[in-house]
Amino acid sequence: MKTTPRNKTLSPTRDHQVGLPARRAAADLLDAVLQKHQSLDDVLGRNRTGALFDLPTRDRALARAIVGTSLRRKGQIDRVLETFLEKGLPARAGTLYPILLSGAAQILFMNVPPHAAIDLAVRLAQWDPRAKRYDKLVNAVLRRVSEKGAGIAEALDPARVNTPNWLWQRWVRAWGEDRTSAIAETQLIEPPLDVTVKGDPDIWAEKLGGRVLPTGSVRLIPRGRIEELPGFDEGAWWVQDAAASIPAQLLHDVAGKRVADLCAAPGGKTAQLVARAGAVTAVDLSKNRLARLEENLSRLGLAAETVTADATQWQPDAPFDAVLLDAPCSSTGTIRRHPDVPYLKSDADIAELAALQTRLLDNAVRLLKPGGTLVYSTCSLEPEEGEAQIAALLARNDSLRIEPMRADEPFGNTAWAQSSGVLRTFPFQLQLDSPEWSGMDGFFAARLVAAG
Ligand SMILES: C[S@@+](CC[C@H](N)C(=O)[O-])C[C@H]1O[C@@H](n2cnc3c(N)ncnc32)[C@H](O)[C@@H]1O
Repeated sequence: MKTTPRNKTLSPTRDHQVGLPARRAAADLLDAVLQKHQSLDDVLGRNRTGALFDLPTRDRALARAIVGTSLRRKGQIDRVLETFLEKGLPARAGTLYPILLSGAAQILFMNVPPHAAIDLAVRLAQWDPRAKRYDKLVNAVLRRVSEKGAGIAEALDPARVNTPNWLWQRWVRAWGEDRTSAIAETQLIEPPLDVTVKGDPDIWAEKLGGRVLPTGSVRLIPRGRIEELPGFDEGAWWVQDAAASIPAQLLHDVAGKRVADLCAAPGGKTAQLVARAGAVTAVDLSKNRLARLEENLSRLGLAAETVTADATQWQPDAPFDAVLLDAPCSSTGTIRRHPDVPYLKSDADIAELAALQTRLLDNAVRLLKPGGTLVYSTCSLEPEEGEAQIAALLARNDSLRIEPMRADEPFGNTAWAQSSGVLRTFPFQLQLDSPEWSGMDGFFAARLVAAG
């Protein structure tokens, strides 16, 4: 029988087949994060030619949306699944859990018709040799999710249950219950895209359909692939959260100065410093990440000296006028953008990272000329990686002093500047007129000056 385009698009079988690769990619990515403890960035970076990258743009966007929703709503979904999995999750069942999690995410939070989500989840189970004996379980559990799951999910406090206990307890200790709830609420929402522009932000805001933020960044809600937006190929801008653009701006007058950018890759802050005519040496431990920095700078038409070295020990021939140390950290300030972080990091990682940051800071201080300026930053909400690092550095080093934020530096947002002179941002700040346009990464930054 001849099918018309109209009944073609209505055919459930065809729609299900069309949706299968996106669902498979989503389940594989969730398996990588939750069962193999790999970061999404690592998996996606490594598999540039793999499952997700071979998908058409529409399917790739769908796979990303399913992964994002599954991780952002994991606490609620787990409670729903637990209610219907009478004997718990079977062990050694391959991708069974990612299939159930992503299937329930689509039914409960993405308005996917339940019959489509269930049918595709059953097919995914049948495709995985270790999950296939549970295909009937997938069908039964997801049916119950579609019948009764919404009521269970809605009765829970989403900010609380979708934040793992270890993070919730840390943030309540550091910032109190109200701010913790506000942080957790912003993490439920897909953030907008912020870019830093080489030229005039107003011009690019117009071309990109975005808005200029107080930090000078342009904020937009992208449709389609970032690489296809105007200005990408010509290197007019680069992706950088508004908060992440602040630390490099705290180094004034870099034109013609020798600046060391420690822990520099993939180079967002290097690009800012070079664009302001600094003579920048970008140092990173990872050769691969430094190669990405070079690629990024080359797209932007910018150049810096690059050095592959361990910045806890690196000793250049001559000292620097300014040093930026954007240290490796737990990244708990970036969970809006990286919803895998809560499931990859732990208290033990934070202690280990804090010890590394201390060694990096000590070496960074050794690289400064007398009178030179050091900016230290992390995209973490943990005081051990921010406020406490700087307090301890000052206590063991009496030749350094904090140079406090100037009145214009928190960009009119006085709440960002702390009384001690350092800068602290939270994900619930930078509110525009709707949640989709609001928020910023949680960042810490301090500027210190060496005795002259
Ligand atoms: C937070 S990222 C830096 C982001 C970068 N500053 C930017 O703005 O694009 C941290 C970087 O530190 C690097 N790193 C980790 N340990 C290091 C070490 N001991 N010495 C130098 N770089 C290190 C990592 O390879 C990673 O690229």
